[in-house]
Amino acid sequence: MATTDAISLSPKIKRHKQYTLVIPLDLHGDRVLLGYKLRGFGQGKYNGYGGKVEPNETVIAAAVRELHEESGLLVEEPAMIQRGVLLLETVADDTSPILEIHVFTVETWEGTETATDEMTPHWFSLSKSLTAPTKSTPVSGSIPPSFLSTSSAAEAGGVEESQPHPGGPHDLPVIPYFQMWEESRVWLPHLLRHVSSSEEGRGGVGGNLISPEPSPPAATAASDGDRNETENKGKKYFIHHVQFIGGTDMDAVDGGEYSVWHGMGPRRLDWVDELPIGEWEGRKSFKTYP
Ligand SMILES: Nc1nc2c([nH]c(=O)n2[C@H]2C[C@H](O)[C@@H](COP(=O)(O)OP(=O)(O)OP(=O)(O)O)O2)c(=O)[nH]1
Repeated sequence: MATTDAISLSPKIKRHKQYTLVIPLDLHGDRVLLGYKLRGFGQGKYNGYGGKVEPNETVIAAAVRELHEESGLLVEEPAMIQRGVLLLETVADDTSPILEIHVFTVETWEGTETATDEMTPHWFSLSKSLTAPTKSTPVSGSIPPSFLSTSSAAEAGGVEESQPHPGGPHDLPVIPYFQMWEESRVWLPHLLRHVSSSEEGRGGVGGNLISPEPSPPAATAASDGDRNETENKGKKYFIHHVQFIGGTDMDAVDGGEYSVWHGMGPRRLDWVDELPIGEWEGRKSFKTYP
């Protein structure tokens, strides 16, 4: 259920440009893998793994391909767990397409996360990253080299055998939300809470490593489009529609200052049973799964 109504869809038909974004989760180890982008668009930010969907490629095939190219992790298509869609729109520019970014998690894979010339892999604590960051949230300005995950995790067959951080998963840092794309601070904590609470119900997630679902601070909850989380229990997918009013301020990322929110305008986060088809503007919407 959406609770932010400030957003209204543009009456114009806009093209959608499709991307994928995959977040590997080691639930038993209470860990989330993100890549630090070394070059190109998004350089200097942490993000999941993904890229453009090529012509004549399905979204899931693209997700599998990009994850492998950028992280070395290999998954079969059925292991991709579809979680939701980001719709990122630059309202000031009628000609630029809406970015339609399909978000997946994976929980099993083959291979070991490796650094590529595009991304370096970093593990973060899942249970410590469930709360939306606020001004007072400590910022991980730089990630200590000890958290650089260059080897160690899974040899073919899984992550259980890995011992990448001798002090255990609780030594891992909080996700550095202020070094990510700004809208990630809204949807990613929601997604992690969603995964954690559903896994907890099944007795999973690191053998009770996940603490009870935290309430986001009031100021954040009131503005992130999803105040009423209990009403969304059981819904499978999220849709996060964001209208950027000034473009992304790439220069504001460093230091985690609040000014990094600059550019993000009205936004709305819905949890839904099914991803709708044709409800959003654009010719291609959500329907390129096999
Ligand atoms: N969370 C979030 N993710 C974004 C935003 N913009 C954006 O491109 N991404 C994601 C989508 C993709 O996963 C990734 C960008 O992919 P990319 O430009 O590297 O695509 P690619 O690998 O096909 O590109 P290339 O190497 O061929 O140049 O970043 C954003 O504003 N927020």
